[in-house]
Order: sequence, then structure tokens, then C-alpha cells
Amino acid sequence: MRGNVIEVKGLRKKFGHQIVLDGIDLAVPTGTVYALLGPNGAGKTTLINIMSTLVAPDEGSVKIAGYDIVTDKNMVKRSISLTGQFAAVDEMLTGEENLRMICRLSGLTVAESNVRTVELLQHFDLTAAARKSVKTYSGGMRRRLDIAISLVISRPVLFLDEPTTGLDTISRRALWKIIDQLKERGITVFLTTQYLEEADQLADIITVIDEGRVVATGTAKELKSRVGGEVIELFNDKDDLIRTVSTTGSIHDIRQKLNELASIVSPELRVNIRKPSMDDVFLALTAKEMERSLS
Ligand SMILES: Nc1ncnc2c1ncn2[C@@H]1O[C@H](COP(=O)(O)OP(=O)(O)OP(=O)(O)O)[C@@H](O)[C@H]1O
Repeated sequence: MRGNVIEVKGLRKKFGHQIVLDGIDLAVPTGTVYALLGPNGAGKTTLINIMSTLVAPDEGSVKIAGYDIVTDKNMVKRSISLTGQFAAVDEMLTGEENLRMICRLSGLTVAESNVRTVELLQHFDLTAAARKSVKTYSGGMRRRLDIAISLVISRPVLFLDEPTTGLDTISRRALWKIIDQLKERGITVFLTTQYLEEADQLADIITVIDEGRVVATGTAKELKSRVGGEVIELFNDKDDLIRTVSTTGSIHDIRQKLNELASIVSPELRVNIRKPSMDDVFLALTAKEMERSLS
């Protein structure tokens, strides 16, 4: 499908009196990795649950691969894979048995199931552990098996809700590689994350949400440029970062900022000037949103 494989317009959801999604608009181009970034409780999981037909919206519309999540629910379900929700990993079975079982439940023949299971075990680097029971798997192995199960039947859109939360750096990087490979195969990956670095590394487009509203959308580069030129960092003699200040990056502005700083902190502190990171973007965007909601 060309164009946008996911289109969300004016989406609203309340739980009791609490407004969780407050008019969300999103457009996800086909074949991209799209990251939804937001602090705890921002509404990320609720949005994924609505897009994957698990929770009904109050207002607004969502189309996945051209199908409406309310009126074409079955076609939407056939267009998506959702990790950790539709797929139930049985701890007592081996990785191979789990995969074969899901293949059979998905309607593949015994022969097709065997072929698909071997393919998925190889692709997700689980061949060596294939005959071990899942209860002996590490967090990273379980997460890989979970994604493998959700990909038994190849669907155009994959939803991953915080795929790398709780994983160590090596497992996280292994999953990033898998996500990149899925994108190369033309699958659109929509993921939520709390890790700014993850969004920065993986995503073609990032949407930041806070308190149920979109506060910014763009590439990592575009979002960073919205925060402005450069960041001045001040370090003490133990090399601890003690303060950051944003600057346009011009000589005039840097001189003015350093003069102001020198009047309130020791002029002996070490200075570093760098481009803004995703952390700066996130803090700036969500802090602005906080100020707006207070005013
Ligand atoms: N079924 C529900 N009933 C009542 N309140 C809910 C329900 N699901 C979510 N909420 C509330 O909606 C808000 C948003 O939750 P949601 O899980 O969507 O946020 P999130 O951005 O995914 O957060 P986290 O990063 O912590 O997972 C939270 O305040 C949560 O308590």
C-alpha cells in the first residue's frame, strides 16, 4: 500500500472522568519505523490498544491499511501483528513447540508449520535454544520469541508496545537490528518507547505525546532543530554535569550566556558545547506542554 498505512484523526478516549487521549492525529507512511514517545501515563498503550481494535475509541477515526477499526474490525485484525497480546507464549513448551503450535492455530499445514518454524527460529537467533523450555529463556530471548510468534503470518503492520523495556544493551541492540530487517521487508513498524535513544536510532518519524496530546512530530533531526542551535554544558572538577543551558550557537549568544553563568557559578568550571540530544528535545517539549496545561 502506498501513502499512509495508518491514519488517525481526532481520536479521543476517556476512562471514567480521566481524558487519556485528547484529539490525536497521526499519519504513518507505509514501510516506515514510527516511534511514539511519551512519559509514563501519556496514553501510548491506550493508543496502540485502540489502533489494534482491543479498546474502542470514544471519538475520532482510525484507518489501518485503508480499513476502519470500528466498521472493518476483522480486516484490520488481518492487517496487523501485535506483540504480546494475541500471542500467548506457553512457558512449559519449548520455543520450537510454541512456534509450531501458533503456526497450526493460524491455519498453516503441518509441513508449512515446520518450514515457518525453522525460518523464524533462524531469523530470531533462537535455533540453539529451540528445544529448551521457554521458562529457561532470558528476557531478550523471550522478547524475540514473542515477536517471532506475532510474525508467524506476515502482516503489513507490526505494533510493538515498549519492545525493549527491561532488556540489557546487547538484547536491545539485537532487537533494533530485527526491527530494521522487518522494515527492509516492507513491514511498517509502529512502536512505543520510553527510550529517547531508541527513537533516535530506529525511527524514521517520531511523535511525542504528553497528556493525551501530540506535542511534536518529525524526524529526530527535525525535532532536535526545533530545540534550537546548541547546548552549553558545565562540568565540575569531578567531571559531573552540573548544568545545561541552550544557546543559538552564535558567538554573541554564547558569550552572553557564559558571562551570565560566570556570575553565578565558578568560572573555573569546564564548558562543553554540543548539538541538542533527544533528551533535550523531550524535556523541552514535555516541559512546554506542562507549562501550557498549568496556565
Ligand atoms: N482500562 C483502563 N481503565 C482506567 N484507566 C486506564 C485504563 N487504561 C489506562 N488507563 C489510564 O490511562 C492513562 C494512560 O495510560 P497508558 O497505559 O495508555 O499510558 P502509557 O503512555 O502507555 O504509559 P506507560 O509508559 O506507563 O506504559 C493512565 O493514567 C492509566 O492509568
